[in-house]
Amino acid sequence: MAASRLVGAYPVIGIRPTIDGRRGALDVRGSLEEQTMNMAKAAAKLFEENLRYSNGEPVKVVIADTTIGRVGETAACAEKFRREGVDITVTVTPCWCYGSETMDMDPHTIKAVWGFNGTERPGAVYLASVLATHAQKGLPAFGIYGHDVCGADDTDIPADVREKLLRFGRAAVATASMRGKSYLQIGSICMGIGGSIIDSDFIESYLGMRVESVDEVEIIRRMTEGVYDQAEYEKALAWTKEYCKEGFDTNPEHLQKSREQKDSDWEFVVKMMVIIKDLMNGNKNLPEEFSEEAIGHNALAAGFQGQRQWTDFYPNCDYPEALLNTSFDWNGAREPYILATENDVLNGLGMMFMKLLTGKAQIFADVRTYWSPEAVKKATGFELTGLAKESDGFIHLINSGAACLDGSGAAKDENGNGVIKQWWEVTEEDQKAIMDATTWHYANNGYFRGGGYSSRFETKAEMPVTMIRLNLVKGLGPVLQIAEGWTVNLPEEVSDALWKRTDYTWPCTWFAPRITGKGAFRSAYDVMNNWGANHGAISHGHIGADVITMASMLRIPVCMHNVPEEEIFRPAAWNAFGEDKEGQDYRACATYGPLYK
Ligand SMILES: C[C@H](O)[C@@H](O)[C@@H](O)C(=O)CO
Ligand SMILES: [Mn+2]
Repeated sequence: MAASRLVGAYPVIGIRPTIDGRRGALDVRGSLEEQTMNMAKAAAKLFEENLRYSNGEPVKVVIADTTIGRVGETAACAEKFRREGVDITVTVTPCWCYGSETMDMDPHTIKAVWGFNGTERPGAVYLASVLATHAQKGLPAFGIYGHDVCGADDTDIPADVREKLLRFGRAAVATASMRGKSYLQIGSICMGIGGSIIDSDFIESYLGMRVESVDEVEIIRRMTEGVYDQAEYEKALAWTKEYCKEGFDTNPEHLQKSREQKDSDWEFVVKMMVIIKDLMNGNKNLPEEFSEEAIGHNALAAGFQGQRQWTDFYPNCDYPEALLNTSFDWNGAREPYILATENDVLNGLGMMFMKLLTGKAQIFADVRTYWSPEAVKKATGFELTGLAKESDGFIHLINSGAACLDGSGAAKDENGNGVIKQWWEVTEEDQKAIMDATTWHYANNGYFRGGGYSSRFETKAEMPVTMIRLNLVKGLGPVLQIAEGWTVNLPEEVSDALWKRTDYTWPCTWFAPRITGKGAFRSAYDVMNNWGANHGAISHGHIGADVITMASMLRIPVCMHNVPEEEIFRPAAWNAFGEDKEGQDYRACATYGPLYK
């Protein structure tokens, strides 16, 4: 697997097999040692086989050297976990244990407890007891209790327990992966977009990340002084000439650039991409004299200002944004970068959350236009059917640049369905199909006087997707919105007619949110009308429940979602804040506050 591009270890999961410490004639502990350690081994195997870091490597899991019956063993386990870089702990037990003596009291770990539902020994009673103690001590933990009683010798993990362990694991690894990494801002506030007004305190205290900032002149300096890997640049340019097919130029004839100027723009934007890569993650292949630049900014995500000043003068950043967000480039499949356009740091963070949860490339889009069935009929004569009809219309998602090319849905699963794959599953065939589904159009001179090339594709597959938005509200703090739904594959003539009414040379996705009939999900119109900003981050898959679990770990309340209530999994202490799932979330997040305050 690819090595990490970033400095800073990936989070390790520590399993804590916890046990009743009583010996004596009946040796309670002795009778439970094997079952307890087997639970730990089963949980470790589940994580190792199903969880991966964003770089594609299996998640590292360690188990305490012994079962944990008394506080001395608790301390020994904590010491081992400290040495191993454990950020996440899962305590497992089939029996009664002594909660405050055996619980994980490290204030910085993300915690879960699995109490085996077997009636021979009171594992569930310990679970309830230690979760109460976690709540009393302000160390909220996730509680996992299987629905059905299992036999004491059952070593299989029940399906509902498996689902919760994996949801917890994905969200905890995503949350802890951010610790110590950077968000790189290239340029500054973009066209007055609030999301591009970076809030370092939020990024530091909620995400545990650092903000790095670079003026865009650095890109020009590096181009001018040759601070880039010449061989890499030439390889990238050759690949680009072969696979990035130019499409129609919609600019008026008198504004269209010459072939020489267009070729010069290709060279410029390819150079921009290799330089932005280096800015984000460094590059040991840079010429010796550039040892400082070789270090990079250790950025897990970044944003580029683009509009306006840069794009009024230089070729735009659409090519670097599109390809860096994609699952591959001239070097083949590789971990997608997160590069937000318009320097919308809040949307970039949303993309980052979901890439860390899924290992998939992400789409950045304007939440541009709600199309009602009536408006579509009036504009095209077409009667909506299927998902678009069920959602009472659909939303046009379109923004130049930072939509991953995977968003066309040109990669196919084993059944021939269009998907966005985990990047390590993307084949050469997928890469070719995705590039064939994309054309590159000279930049709209109205918005991008400096030129450049915009990627263009239409999401032609009907795919499950999740759109989220991270918003900052003064006096409240961060909130998250989540809309699960599907991409809609409209008949070509219908899509064309609607697309032509706006930016016809940009990536285009038609989105039908799942409608619940309630609140902001009464119709697709209500989703748009309640959306908190101009942009959304879109991931393949219905991952809203994972986002909700991750948000609770980050202490970010969810203000809007259409995830079925039974899928909501948050720390057990949330139940103490009331029965209504939304209100308890707000109250709990306000009480616990940011992880790194
Ligand atoms: C029209 C502006 O130049 C575009 O940037 C606009 O479509 C946006 O994406 C604003 O978020
Ligand atoms: Mn936009």
